[in-house]
Amino acid sequence: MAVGGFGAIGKFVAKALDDGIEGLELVAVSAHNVAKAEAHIAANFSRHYNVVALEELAQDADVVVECCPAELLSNVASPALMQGKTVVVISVGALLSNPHLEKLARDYGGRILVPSGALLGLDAVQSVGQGEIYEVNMITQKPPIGLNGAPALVAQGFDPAAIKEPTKVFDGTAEQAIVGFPANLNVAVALGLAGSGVANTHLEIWADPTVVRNTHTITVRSDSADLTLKIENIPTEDNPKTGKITPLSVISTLRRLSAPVVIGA
Ligand SMILES: NC(=O)C1=CN([C@@H]2O[C@H](COP(=O)(O)OP(=O)(O)OC[C@H]3O[C@@H](n4cnc5c(N)ncnc54)[C@H](O)[C@@H]3O)[C@@H](O)[C@H]2O)C=CC1
Ligand SMILES: O=C([O-])CC(=O)C(=O)O
Repeated sequence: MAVGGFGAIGKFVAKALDDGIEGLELVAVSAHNVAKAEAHIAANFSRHYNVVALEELAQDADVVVECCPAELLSNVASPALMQGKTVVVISVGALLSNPHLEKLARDYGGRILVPSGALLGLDAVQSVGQGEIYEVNMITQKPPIGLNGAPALVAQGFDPAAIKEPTKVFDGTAEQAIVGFPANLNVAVALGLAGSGVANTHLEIWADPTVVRNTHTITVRSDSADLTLKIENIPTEDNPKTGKITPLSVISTLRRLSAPVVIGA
């Protein structure tokens, strides 16, 4: 196992592997600030792990977990897939701008696994997608600070402190949203890929000073079941954009790799 990116998600996942997950052994991590990561490992982990470049993670690992900024997805995933390895992708939004990764997985026998991340119900969405889905709608409410830095809002001079009442900042498809909100709406892309496609997944984003949690409310209408799904994510201390459930979802995916009984999906 190797973990690429040592931020809110990567540090948590690496520590869980260090603490012990049956059948899995951490061999390396990757971090932007190598000295800081080495100091963190020395102070908090049970033993030393090599801190290597993103491109080198797959060398000694069968499974590579990507937890880095979206624009670095291919740096982690391409070498791993070309060695026929499994990549757990958390920057799922970046799969849209990196279609070559699915081709690499096919050509070299690698696999791309996308955890549920900060979302819920992808199992049921995939199930109803085996029949006919009529409509998928998602409403995201985030504390304004959780949208800070989104390119679509930076372009409009967005100031989170100036938002005093719930304000709709986006209305469109998941496919359109990930361009302007690459670090905020992975969940919408995951929903689209699980269901009727990112171009057919309608999304509203609200900067909402009345919420303290990243809240996603989803409705799906289909020929087998109608779904109403809601999740209220407590942000991580390290990164207000990222819900605490996200690294837990990665750990759940990793446990399922070798579990004798797999529930759901
Ligand atoms: N699928 C989902 O539901 C969710 C996905 N995400 C996505 O997961 C990804 C990671 O999120 P966080 O851990 O919260 O971000 P973060 O910003 O806390 O961590 C990313 C880490 O990657 C490191 N990094 C930057 N350049 C690097 C390089 N060249 N080599 C190695 N490491 C490098 C950064 O220093 C940072 O520590 C983001 O793309 C985020 O948008 C976040 C939340 C939910
Ligand atoms: O944590 C959340 O609620 C969702 C999130 O950041 C993302 O989709 O990237």
